[in-house]
Amino acid sequence: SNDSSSLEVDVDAPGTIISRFQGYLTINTAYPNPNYLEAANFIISQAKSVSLDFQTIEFVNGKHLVLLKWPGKKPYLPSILLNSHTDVVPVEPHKWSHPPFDAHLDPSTGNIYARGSQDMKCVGMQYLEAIRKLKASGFQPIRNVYLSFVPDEEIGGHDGAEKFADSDVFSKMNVGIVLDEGLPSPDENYRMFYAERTSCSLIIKAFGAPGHGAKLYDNSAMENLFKSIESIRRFRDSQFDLVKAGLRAEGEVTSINMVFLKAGTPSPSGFAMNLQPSEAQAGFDIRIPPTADPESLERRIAEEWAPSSRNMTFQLVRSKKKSEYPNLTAFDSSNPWWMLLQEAVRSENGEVGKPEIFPPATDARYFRERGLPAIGFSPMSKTPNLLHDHDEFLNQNEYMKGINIYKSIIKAYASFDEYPRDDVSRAEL
Ligand SMILES: CSCC[C@H](NC=O)C(=O)O
Ligand SMILES: [Zn+2]
Ligand SMILES: [Zn+2]
Repeated sequence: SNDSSSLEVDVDAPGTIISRFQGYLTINTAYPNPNYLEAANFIISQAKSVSLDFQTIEFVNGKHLVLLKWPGKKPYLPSILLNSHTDVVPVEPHKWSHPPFDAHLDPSTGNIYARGSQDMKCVGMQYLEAIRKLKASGFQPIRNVYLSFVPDEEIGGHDGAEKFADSDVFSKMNVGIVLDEGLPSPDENYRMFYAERTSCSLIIKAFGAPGHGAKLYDNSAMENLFKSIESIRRFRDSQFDLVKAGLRAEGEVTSINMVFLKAGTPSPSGFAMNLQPSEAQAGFDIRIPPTADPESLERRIAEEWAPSSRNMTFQLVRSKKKSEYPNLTAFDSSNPWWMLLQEAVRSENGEVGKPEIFPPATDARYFRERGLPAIGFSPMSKTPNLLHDHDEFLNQNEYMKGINIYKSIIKAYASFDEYPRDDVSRAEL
């Protein structure tokens, strides 16, 4: 090849597509100091190369939200919002096989190792790559297609998607359907989520008489706390057993996991070893399915897990519902978006799993709270779930397949020329 052609980069070559994904993955957007500015600049450079309109919004200083737009031919129709978060959870780099922000591609397997490779920089880039391909094919959307790259999801989304969903910018977008993140599946299926569990945090504290480390006595803080922990573990087992027996899906049971334990009397060498402390506490992450009754959990805590009769107190923090809209998105023929997504996956020879409740939380709840349908979907089949784990990876072939799936989804959504019933009933409310 001559000099001029060797200088040109083929933007559509698979290697180039993977390099762009790696480019996004190498930006360290982990807490405590996510580099949002660099992420925003990267996304804007992508938007420019795909010729999408772009704007950056800082609802909170330093927390950049990038909004892209692909204008449709009938802009009065409700728009499509493709959401993804740019932040990722922290890493323990020395416990990874490859540095978590190097986006190392293992040549023998095709796996790309990076924090965010599954959660969820893959999705953000796949939306863009799908649009790049659709544009190259000459496709023009009927509806406006928006892409939001939001900060803050991993710490609750209050300074990201929550403020965005409450903003005038958002109202003016007239969004009709939101796509947000899902989970990988180790088997052939692609998973689709119509709701998510409510998250709570629980701290229980136990008090009791202090005493000599050598003395056996009842009602110490440690003993009081351990009775609770045993009871909590029995409940945890009962829920987990339902999942293990295949009677319930992951998102259909209440999960409770201990996340910290705190007690002991400090001494110069660590902790005083011959002293039973007068206070002990434990913290738990709790997730409740949308169908469960939160009041009954609260009663259980007051009666069994932190009874005042055992000298215990508790603090339960649960986010309040902000509206009367159901936090469930319809997953039958009443929701054309669900059907279209399913068909699009199948048209790419993908198998679709049962509709599911997302076990953790996502930004989708802020959109559902506004009465909008939101579907959780990340196109990853034959992939172990490594969200928030060491050695998070995505296979390059799976990534490329996901781009084609989004190409089908976006094409179907952006060609859908009806005013779905959902939109009409919302307009009447
Ligand atoms: C409940 S706000 C925190 C959101 C977080 N989302 C992803 O992991 C989660 O813990 O589920
Ligand atoms: Zn996520
Ligand atoms: Zn996450």
